[in-house]
Amino acid sequence: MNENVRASTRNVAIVGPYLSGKTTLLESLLSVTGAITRKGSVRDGNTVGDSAAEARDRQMSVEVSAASTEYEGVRFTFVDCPGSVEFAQETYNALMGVDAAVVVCEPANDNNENGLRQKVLTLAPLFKFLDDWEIPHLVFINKMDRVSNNFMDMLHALKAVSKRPLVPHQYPIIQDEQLTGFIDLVSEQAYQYHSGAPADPIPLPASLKAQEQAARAEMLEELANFDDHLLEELLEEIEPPQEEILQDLKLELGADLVVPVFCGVADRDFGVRPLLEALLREAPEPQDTAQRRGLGATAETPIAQVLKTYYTPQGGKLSLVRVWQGKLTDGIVLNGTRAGGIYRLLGQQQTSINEAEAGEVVALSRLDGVKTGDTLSANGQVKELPKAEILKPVYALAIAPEKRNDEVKLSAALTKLLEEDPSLMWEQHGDTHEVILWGQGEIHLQVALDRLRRKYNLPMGTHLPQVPYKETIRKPAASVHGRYKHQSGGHGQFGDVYLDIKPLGRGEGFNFSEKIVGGVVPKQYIPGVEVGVREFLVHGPLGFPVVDVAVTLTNGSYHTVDSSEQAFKQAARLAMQTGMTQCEPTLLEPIASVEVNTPSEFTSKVMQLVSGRRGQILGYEGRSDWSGWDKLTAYLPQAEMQNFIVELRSLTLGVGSFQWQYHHLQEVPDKLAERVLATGSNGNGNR
Ligand SMILES: Nc1nc2c(ncn2[C@@H]2O[C@H](COP(=O)(O)OP(=O)(O)OP(=O)(O)O)[C@@H](O)[C@H]2O)c(=O)[nH]1
Repeated sequence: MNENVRASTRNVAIVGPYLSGKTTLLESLLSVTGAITRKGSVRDGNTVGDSAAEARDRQMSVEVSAASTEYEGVRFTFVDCPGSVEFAQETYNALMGVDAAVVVCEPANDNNENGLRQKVLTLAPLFKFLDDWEIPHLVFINKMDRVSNNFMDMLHALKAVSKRPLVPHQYPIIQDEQLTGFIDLVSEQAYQYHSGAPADPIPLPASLKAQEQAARAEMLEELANFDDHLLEELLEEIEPPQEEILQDLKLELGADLVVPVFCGVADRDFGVRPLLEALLREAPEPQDTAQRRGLGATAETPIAQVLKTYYTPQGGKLSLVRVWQGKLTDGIVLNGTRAGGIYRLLGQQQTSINEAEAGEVVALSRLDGVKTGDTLSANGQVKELPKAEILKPVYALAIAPEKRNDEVKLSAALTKLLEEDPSLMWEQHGDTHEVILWGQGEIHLQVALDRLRRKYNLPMGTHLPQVPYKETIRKPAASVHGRYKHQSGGHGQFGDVYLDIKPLGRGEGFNFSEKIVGGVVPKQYIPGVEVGVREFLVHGPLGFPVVDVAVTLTNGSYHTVDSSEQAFKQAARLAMQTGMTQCEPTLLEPIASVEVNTPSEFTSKVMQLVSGRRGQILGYEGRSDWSGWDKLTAYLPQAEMQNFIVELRSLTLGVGSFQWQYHHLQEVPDKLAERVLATGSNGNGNR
């Protein structure tokens, strides 16, 4: 029975670049399968896919949204993914749990080489992910109502960003610049579209015969590359039977060897049924996906993986999971936590069910402590399933609750936000004490801030984070004197020290030593001297933590009654105060080592961007694992990183990305240091 249930399920992610029509396609799929009776629109904010308030406000998807429906007795669970690069983590997490993905894209407006290239480049990172993880996928070229026929041009252009060959499955029929139907290249049957009704078979238009044959030949040749029998038939000019072509499409799509391409107009339901048919007949079944992942199709131990975590506006927690193996039953305990309930989703609508079979994508409630990406099992001891790499944060804002008493609530709310979205991060900076929220871009953080306000009643103020400058010294100072003498009735206070202060090499930190001879500073007071020095160095003469300095206690004196560790601490601070100003204090800034990934055609522009931001380019090379892409390495001052991702994306059609990590401290150039010290700003938006 298990087998049957699994075989009658398909889990399909709807992915693609920003605004290509994914949510609209989902709405259409749900409408033609009868899951919804009235189609919503993105503009009216009433779609199933964009039901979260944050998505409606922006008319864009900001998180994945799952919706189950039925078609021809098969349960389809579609996962509508956001297209914006800033929410790519959502898409990647969801893709780990589906059987196939539909890549929705638009044809190019300019049907010239440049226009096509630009259009397909926006798909490159997504295709790379699908190719790397071998996730079977098909392409739906949407918005075919907008431009005249460039279906095959678009398909050919897409080959530049796909490792797998693209195979036309349909050929569009365009009359008077309007898409009116399509030809199925397997059956060579033409169809005419009708709004709100299935397409009708029509005779194949004679004017399209030649193009149709060329497209069909292209499909067959690509399929034959993986099927010797078909190849022989083609060589011997034998017409292959339709069943054989369909069988090849199924096998080769299922093994992620080819990418079939469809077209349509999602907001008029054109091309949506043929797409569903293909998903029904050609997309891999859940047990095949499980087997390819090395999971037992018939094994009983329940194993599931969390694809997405939601905290609902009512405060409940829902974990969207893919059941890989076994059966989830009501009240099941997974990783030590009892699930509150099992639900099928239709956007924000939940339908309670008693159990979920292997192969299904369902939501579980109240799995406290469980995060997106986690592997769940009854004993909590199975091997972690592979999960999408967590994107490193590239954009930061300092945040503070508008109401002071909310500080305690904030960390609990941030923890929940991070459970929902692992590409967010937060920290309380050790030097600046600011709470920094890190993420993938401006909109990503704005959405997180909206959630804090809406769901957790935590309105937040934001500002650009301070650059964690430090300071050091350029020159030594010898025998700087500090004497602390205080008489206030009773016991006095007396400490007296001489210190040598010396600059250390970059990165050497702080060093304290002593060369006291003859007990002029008794042993028990020396720790007090070190504490005094350290405390002083927290705020150097320029106002920043001091690093790369060596201090040696060389001499001093004491008083048998009035001396104490405390007095020596004060004496050391006084000596440091006098001494450090003689040492030419100088400002240091953090430098990050960055690795930028960009399509090669933008590499020179990216180099200009990096140099224009005081970056030091270390080199660049073509990526061995990504044809047409370069990896550029550089050192970049952290003070210049605030909007770096924004500019990088605007130079690279949104696809350039970078990773960074702190690398070293470096002296701020004198002129800039003057500006930072005088105005608290480097003139680049950062403080
Ligand atoms: N002309 C035309 N417009 C369409 C079609 N499909 C969608 N749109 C419009 O394209 C815009 C974006 O549609 P969405 O469905 O929100 O796109 P999306 O890919 O889900 O967007 P994100 O998830 O935010 O990336 C909306 O204004 C839709 O009405 C289509 O087939 N033809």
